[in-house]
Amino acid sequence: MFKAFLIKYAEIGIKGKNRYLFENALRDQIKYALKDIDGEFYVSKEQGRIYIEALSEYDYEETVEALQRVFGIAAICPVVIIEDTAWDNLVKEVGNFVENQYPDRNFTFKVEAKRGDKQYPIKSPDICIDMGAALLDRFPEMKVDVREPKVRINVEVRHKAYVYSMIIPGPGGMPVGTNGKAMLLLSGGIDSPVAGYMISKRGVKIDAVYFHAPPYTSERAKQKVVDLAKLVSRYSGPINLHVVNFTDIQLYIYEKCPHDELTIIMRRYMMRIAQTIATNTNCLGLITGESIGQVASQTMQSLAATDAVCEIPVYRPVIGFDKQDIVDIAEKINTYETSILPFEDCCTIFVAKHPVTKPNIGIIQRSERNLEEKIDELVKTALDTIETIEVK
Ligand SMILES: Nc1ncnc2c1ncn2[C@@H]1O[C@H](COP(=O)(O)OP(=O)(O)OP(=O)(O)O)[C@@H](O)[C@H]1O
Repeated sequence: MFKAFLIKYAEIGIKGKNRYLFENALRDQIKYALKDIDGEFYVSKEQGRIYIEALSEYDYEETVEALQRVFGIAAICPVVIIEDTAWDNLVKEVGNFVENQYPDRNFTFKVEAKRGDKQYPIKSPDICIDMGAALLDRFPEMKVDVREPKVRINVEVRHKAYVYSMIIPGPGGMPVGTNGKAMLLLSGGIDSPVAGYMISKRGVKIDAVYFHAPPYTSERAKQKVVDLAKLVSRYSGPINLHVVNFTDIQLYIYEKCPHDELTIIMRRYMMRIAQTIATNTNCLGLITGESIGQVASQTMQSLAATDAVCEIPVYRPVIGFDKQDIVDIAEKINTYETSILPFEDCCTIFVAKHPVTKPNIGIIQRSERNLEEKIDELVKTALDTIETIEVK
């Protein structure tokens, strides 16, 4: 069993002077991803590489799976570390590596070497040639093919040597936390958890806000959203989930505004409240799971009407996706089964039979004037009574 992994990074290698920030964020995310694995690990960074060493017994499959959720990782290479890099020892240990990893050695191979330690007396091309020859001596059944080898034996010589031949793809993207923070409007549906996953893949840390309307929406509906946040946090890292009690605002809108405008006016208040929480918590934008034309409230006109109340950008990562594309990602990240649990959402409870699908902002603003008497106070109460849950 491998006692260590070499981690190759994706785009972050090219970030110039800020590179250390990216490497540190990646190292932190790796530590976070490994925290629930049974086993002890030491994560270090060195010369454009991150290494993970197992300090105890651990579950290999579970560890690789956890690492495959860390954005910024391009490849995970289970590696054997050789402390003594003296040539004879290196030859012996690389041979042992091949013997242990490949009981059947009827394959073509190539040695690929990298000399990170420029003091090492043998240059990279010579390591390739001499190591290849030594392996052929020890295992005559193997054959060299430098163009299309079946097995590439990578040897990196730094102050220790590292040998690996397996390259497991990582998720790509950028380490969470390297591109600011945004506030996800997280409902219990399929789309918003996917939107949160996608934006965090670009390095954005996320917090979330959920609007519930007790007693019209149940504790179980709220728990479903907490569960979804937990599933997303396996990729995004910890999420502060702000639960806003929206009941009185919804009832007031229901009382004072035309019912065919309920959805859009309610959405505009959700955005206003989410924006206030976002700016109070240093978030640089809002994220929703909207996709053009998916439902009546997601026409270009409706999206414009909700955007009109926002002073910070609204990001909609799934805007151009078909439902099936979103479902495919939801299945991949394991949120789908939870999202389809049939609990009520506050948006579906106070909904008109025939909602406006192409709202005119002027008309909507006029209707909102009916709310002037009490709405500020109700919004303030909603903000003052937020329950914040740290989901991780
Ligand atoms: N109760 C809620 N709390 C927080 N955000 C919400 C809530 N309801 C809707 N949203 C936000 O508004 C977006 C659009 O909601 P809507 O109900 O129209 O669409 P949806 O296609 O069902 O989305 P989802 O599948 O994410 O629920 C959601 O993706 C989400 O970002």
